[in-house]
Amino acid sequence: MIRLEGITKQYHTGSKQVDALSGVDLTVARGEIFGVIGHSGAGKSTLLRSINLLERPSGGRVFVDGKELTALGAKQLQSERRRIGMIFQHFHLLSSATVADNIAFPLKLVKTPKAEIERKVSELLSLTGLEDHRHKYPSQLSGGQKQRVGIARALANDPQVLLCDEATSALDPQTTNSILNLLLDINRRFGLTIVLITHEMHVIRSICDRVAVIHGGRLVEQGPVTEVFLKPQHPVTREFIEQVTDPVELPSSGDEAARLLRLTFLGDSTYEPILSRAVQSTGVTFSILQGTISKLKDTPYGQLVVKLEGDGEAVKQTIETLRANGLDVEVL
Ligand SMILES: Nc1ncnc2c1ncn2[C@@H]1O[C@H](COP(=O)(O)OP(=O)(O)OP(=O)(O)O)[C@@H](O)[C@H]1O
Repeated sequence: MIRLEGITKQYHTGSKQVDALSGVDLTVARGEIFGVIGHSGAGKSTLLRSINLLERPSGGRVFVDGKELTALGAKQLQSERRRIGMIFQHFHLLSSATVADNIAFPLKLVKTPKAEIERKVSELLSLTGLEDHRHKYPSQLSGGQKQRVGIARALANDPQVLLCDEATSALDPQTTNSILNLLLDINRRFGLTIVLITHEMHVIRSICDRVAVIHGGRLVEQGPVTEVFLKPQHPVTREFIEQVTDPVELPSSGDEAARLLRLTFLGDSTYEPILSRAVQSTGVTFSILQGTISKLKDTPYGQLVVKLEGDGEAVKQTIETLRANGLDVEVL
């Protein structure tokens, strides 16, 4: 659905050049929720805004739904952009217009007939749970309600893609979750492709299918959230994951460390007594040093750090049994 090829972006301020993006290649499949996570200044906004050419890349090509946007003239680009909705951290609503008029705005721009605007606005108010706020002004709304207006407005022209620029960063945790659930609901109902940028791992873990980690204008890691979250490769990815997990204090003795394991359960195996069955057959004992059971979007997962005690052969056999039962076993 979206393909970025070799995207670069340089900004020039005075005699200084900033390489905001360097050789970014990215593919987002139709209907998926793709997250880009990175620290402040990493290049997230520049990357997101490159997709609809709000920020024109210095080099590289952008394709959306098979069309190369970077090759289009101004008029064609304007029409293709209507198929790409966008929402913002600070909402960008028209303060002098009511909720209904804010949502109607993009429809009026393309001269939609009045009756059709009425119908569409009512549908979007209902979809975003704003029916009771139709005649209010943005100043009379909470942050979460303002973002709902932003989402309704972004959907007015039935886009195929929704770009979310730190859409929940100005919201409290509970409101963040309600907005994330709304995005997930829209994605599922309409098959809308969503690309979001964030600095919060919680956002990625809650709704994204795949994730890319951006650092210094480069994508340093990308893949399915389950893979990147459970097996992070890059130090920056690990930092982000520590936002939502506790780092483990490992005992330092070399002898003990040889029997420390990190076990990862994914999907149905999360709820099965695989560890206790494995030690029953080998006579090895175990103590749990750390444990988590949670969900990555809809996929349950568990991670345990355990210390195994027993003779070398029995420990080895236990590890083999755990692996044979589908667990990922990392010897720490
Ligand atoms: N218009 C501009 N002129 C000059 N430099 C810019 C401009 N916009 C962004 N930059 C620089 O490009 C780099 C990437 O900025 P960008 O806004 O994409 O990062 P970000 O990851 O979105 O950061 P944040 O989370 O703080 O918004 C930064 O070094 C930033 O200072």
